[in-house]
Amino acid sequence: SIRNIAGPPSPSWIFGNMLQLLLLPRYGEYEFEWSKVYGSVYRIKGCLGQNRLMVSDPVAIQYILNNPSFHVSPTIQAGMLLGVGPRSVVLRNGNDHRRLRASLNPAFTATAVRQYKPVFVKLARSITEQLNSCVAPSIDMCPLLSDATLKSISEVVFGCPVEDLGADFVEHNTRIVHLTSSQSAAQILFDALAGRLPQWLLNRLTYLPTKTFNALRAQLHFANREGWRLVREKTEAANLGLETNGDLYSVLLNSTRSENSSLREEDIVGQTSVIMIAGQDTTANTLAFGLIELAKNPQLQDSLRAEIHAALGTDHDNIPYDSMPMLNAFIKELLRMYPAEPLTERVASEDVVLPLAESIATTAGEQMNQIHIRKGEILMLAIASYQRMASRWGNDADKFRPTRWLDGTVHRGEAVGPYANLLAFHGGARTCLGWRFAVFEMQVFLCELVGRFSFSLPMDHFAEVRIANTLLPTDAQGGKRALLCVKHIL
Ligand code: HEM
Repeated sequence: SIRNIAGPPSPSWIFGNMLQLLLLPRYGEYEFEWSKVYGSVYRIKGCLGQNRLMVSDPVAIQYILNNPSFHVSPTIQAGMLLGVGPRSVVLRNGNDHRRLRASLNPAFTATAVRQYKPVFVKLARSITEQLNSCVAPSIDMCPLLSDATLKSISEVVFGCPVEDLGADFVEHNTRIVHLTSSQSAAQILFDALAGRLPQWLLNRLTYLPTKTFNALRAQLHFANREGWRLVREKTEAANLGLETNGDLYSVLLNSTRSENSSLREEDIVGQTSVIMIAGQDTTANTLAFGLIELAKNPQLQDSLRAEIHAALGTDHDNIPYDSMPMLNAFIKELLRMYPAEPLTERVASEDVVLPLAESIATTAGEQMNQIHIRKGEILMLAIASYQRMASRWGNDADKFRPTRWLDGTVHRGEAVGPYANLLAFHGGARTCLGWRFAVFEMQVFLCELVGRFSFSLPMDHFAEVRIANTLLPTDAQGGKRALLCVKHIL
């Protein structure tokens, strides 16, 4: 089994390969090399001598994501229980999860998402206003983007300006974003030790009054408080026959009134925290990486801007977002090179035979086209490595080159993931619910920002890609930052 599969040497018994994987200033420095040497399935060492399987093979990843025998790890479950609550979609399983997804889905279809356009446009323009009033030679785009994506969730999902959610809730949200952007060796070791405890004990541990646990607990408290307030106010408005503003919660509440609906008010309230966390910095950081890439490559920036100006030329209010080849190739390339969750882990809850697209060699030189996974073994889904496979994305897969989506370089095979064969939104039963929301929001924000401003790198430019729960753009000190010179052009 896993022990007989080849993999890189481990530099330490305590940390195994985990620091090389999770604590480098540049994400993937080792991982992307390992996948070239050992292929799409190889063994690494976790903390305290544990064996883990790194998997970027698309057939194996699909199998894992679709198979209920693989669970998220107990530490992640305990963290989610604390921060997003037991009623959130991420913690539901089996039929209950399917029922909730089916009820939430109508608010995330392509048609539903199109209706959120006025809010996306308004918020994109508010970034323009802030950039116009900025006199500094360079500006950190991260807070501006993060603020705008938070506001879009508040307006589109909850139907109210973010200020109405209460200063304490918004302040805590900022703290959570900050806390989840940090990573340390102690944290990696703590997760490994905690992962050996039974789930019930882990859940109890989260009652300890640490800074992180307190912040997560408070976040969930505020989310529940605000979620119930919104539901009460919307129900009262509906009873008075007042029109709602088409926000996602109103649409969902409306559907609870239909006779055969299985959606309940507590189901809706239970999504408040998860939607805020899942939809804010995932999208904001992807956009920040996009602006950095454009600043690095003026030619690419010019060609994207030319397409945007041509589209604006016809009708400012009806930009044909889906018919803009360069814009969409750019977004696909962003999600390919900077998947918000580049690495995730799953634990086998029973013995499973894992199928592979390509056979691998054992340390004894035997070829295997399937792997016997034992109950309790940990698999790391190497999403970012899959998205750099030369066989899928071309020999220059390590390079940011959006035109690969237009010139036939990208391999068009079986569908993996919901969008462009990418796994940035994962796939299977727990595919990102908000992927269409995110893609449309990015289309609108990019058209506004790249159409109106040119972006360049400051003289003392230093941008890296670090992992801390999600991928972050960072400065020389490892802080989350996307410092750019911004010039108004339109
Ligand atoms: C670029 C932006 C985004 C990326 C890359 C992204 C990625 C992901 C990924 C990888 C997952 C699966 C997590 C796991 O199972 O470990 C996920 C789940 C989820 N995402 Fe997103 N996401 C993005 C934006 C959004 C937005 C804007 C929303 C909502 C407005 C959203 C809502 C959700 C929800 C509710 C889930 C949980 C689904 C379930 O467990 O059934 N996401 N997302």
